[in-house]
Amino acid sequence: MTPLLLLALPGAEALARQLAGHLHCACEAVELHCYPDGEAGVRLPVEPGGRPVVLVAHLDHPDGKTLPLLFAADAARELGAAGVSLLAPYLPYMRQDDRFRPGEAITSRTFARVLSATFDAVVTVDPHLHRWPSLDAIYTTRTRVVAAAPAIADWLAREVPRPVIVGPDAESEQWVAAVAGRLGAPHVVMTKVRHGDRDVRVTLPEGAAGEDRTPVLLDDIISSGHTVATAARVLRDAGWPSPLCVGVHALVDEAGMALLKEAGVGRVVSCDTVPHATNAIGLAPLLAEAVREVCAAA
Ligand SMILES: O=P(O)(O)OC[C@H]1O[C@H](OP(=O)(O)OP(=O)(O)O)[C@H](O)[C@@H]1O
Repeated sequence: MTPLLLLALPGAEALARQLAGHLHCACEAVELHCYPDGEAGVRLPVEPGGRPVVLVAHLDHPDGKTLPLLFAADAARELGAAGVSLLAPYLPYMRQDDRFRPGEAITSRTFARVLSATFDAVVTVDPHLHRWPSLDAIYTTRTRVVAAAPAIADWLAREVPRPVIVGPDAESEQWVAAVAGRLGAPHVVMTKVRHGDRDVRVTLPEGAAGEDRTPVLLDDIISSGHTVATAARVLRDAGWPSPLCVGVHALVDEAGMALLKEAGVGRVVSCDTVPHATNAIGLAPLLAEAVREVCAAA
């Protein structure tokens, strides 16, 4: 089988190097230039020469990163790549999956159409699937979802004695149940109603018990921090111990982190799908396995 060529977009060099170590393949960094008029210039430092190419990108704050990614993908294809795939551990634009107010764009569908037209395969970690049953509902290219639950459960098994896994809303049950199941720990799922970008109400189910364990608040995305902070306050008001918070994708800024601290969250850890000070759970081995299976054949 022809070895892969990994091409890292700016910011994803460290992840690409780790993957290259697991996959025993070449890894290079895409060169990006910003012209005086604000347009992006993209250069591949090597020609693919018939190798399957995997572009590796951290797609938090995606608007400025997406056009360079598309340019790099086209360049790779034009320069002889035997297939062009994308590894984006965090898949953005999954939350606007409906027209919540009249006239709104359903951005997850448009983003999916653009990536599907560009890449032969897309590999990602726990995409935010709420109203879409799976990525295949909107992505027409081949997709592979890597579950972070095994890595999160392994980390918790090492670091947290007697946990109770707590999800802040109904959608979190998929991750919470998977992690709790692997640990043989109990889990609780709260109810959330969102009233605005930074306004959520969370309630604990009647009779939920966990006061004698270490609560682990687990969610897929921590963005403004309001979901987890509100859930932490609800636990505190119910007399639970200070929770640890685990996010798969940490998008949260310093103000959001301060919010979590004020709400009594003891420690915040995340998977390394987005570079962040809280990264503690590495997914490179799981990602390498998925890339090996999906992208080599793309
Ligand atoms: O840190 P925050 O700014 O609170 O954002 C993070 C929350 O947003 C997402 O759910 P969302 O409320 O969008 O729910 P839905 O898409 O499942 O309705 C995600 O699953 C988190 O719970």
